[in-house]
Amino acid sequence: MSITVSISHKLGKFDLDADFHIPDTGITALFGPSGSGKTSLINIIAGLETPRQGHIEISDRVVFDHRQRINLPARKRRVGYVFQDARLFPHKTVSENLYFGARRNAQKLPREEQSAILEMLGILPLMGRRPAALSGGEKQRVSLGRALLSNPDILLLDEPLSALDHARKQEILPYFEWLRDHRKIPMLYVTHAIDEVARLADHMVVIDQGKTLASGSVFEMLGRTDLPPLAGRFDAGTVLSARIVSRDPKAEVSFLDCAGQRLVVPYLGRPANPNVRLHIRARDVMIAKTAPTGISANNVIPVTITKISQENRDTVDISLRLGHDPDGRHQHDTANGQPVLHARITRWSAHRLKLGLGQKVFAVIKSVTVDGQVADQAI
Ligand SMILES: Nc1ncnc2c1ncn2[C@@H]1O[C@H](COP(=O)(O)OP(=O)(O)OP(=O)(O)O)[C@@H](O)[C@H]1O
Repeated sequence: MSITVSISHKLGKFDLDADFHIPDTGITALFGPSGSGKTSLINIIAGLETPRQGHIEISDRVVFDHRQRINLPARKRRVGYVFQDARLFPHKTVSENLYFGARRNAQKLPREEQSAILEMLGILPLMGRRPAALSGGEKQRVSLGRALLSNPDILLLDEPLSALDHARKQEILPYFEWLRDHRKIPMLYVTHAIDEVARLADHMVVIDQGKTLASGSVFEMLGRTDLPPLAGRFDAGTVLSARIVSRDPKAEVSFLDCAGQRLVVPYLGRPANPNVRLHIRARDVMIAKTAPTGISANNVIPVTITKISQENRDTVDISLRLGHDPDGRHQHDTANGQPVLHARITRWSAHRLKLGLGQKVFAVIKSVTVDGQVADQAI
């Protein structure tokens, strides 16, 4: 069960050519700048728009193939769609909105699963209200509930948080995390917000000017500052998995383990899940040839340089594998599955420090975002 998309289409003067494959679980971010073709692409997957040619498979079912003249209508594709604006029927109650799609669906979700979803989304107290009496965040929760109750094979989410303010976004994000971690449904999540990608996504498809440029794990893709939509972005960098190992409430810090390296971040309380995600922006990583002392940054990590690439005239991107290679050998960026940190420094600094492949240096991390909370080093 997975999703394969290989299509080409023309919208006025805009050419769309997409070719990618997404796994059957977890969240795949469809990431690209405004006007790159993200909405058109998910409309095509949903069956709301017909491409000129190509092939689309959802969970091993061919839903579109121009050669075989297959083009299933939207209602038969088993796709749940959450739009930027919730698009609820204004004259229907929350309950009627929720069951509108579910009622028509032959493959109904078992009743206990329906209840679990409504409970998880906190919708039960809202059932009798009409959309006009809901907040933006509540509307999006109902929209998400409606999509899930239709028992889809895939959930398509078109910038579901873009119409919400920061507080409402924080209210909704945990629901997506719950879906990602507890329900085995693949999600294609359209966004141009790197922080949402870093927090939620397992995989990433990068699109620019109507072309899908690359796809892969979010850990690998966010480090690809060579891809135009990510290049030059100050927030491009690294996503790492870490585990909270201890906390010191008096000093108001938490200690994390990341691939054997210890990281210190501001106090994280006692989350239900000790596994967290870190997003470290390339611009927030400095490089030192010897371990610096007497500095405010708490996180100084031994790393080995695995790649140096010129980003533009003034800056270079440096890939750093966590830890010092015992034998000093330099390996390439894939780093045998070992986490890689990315630093963006000036070309002058790289030249001055005489940085080279395989060198053992120290990464000084100025700021870490832990699952959406900025854990600045100024603590
Ligand atoms: N029906 C149409 N006719 C002609 N051009 C279209 C049509 N629909 C979309 N386009 C063009 O296709 C391009 C891609 O639009 P699309 O809405 O898919 O981009 P997007 O990545 O979702 O953008 P945003 O992030 O701003 O929502 C744009 O240049 C848009 O103007």
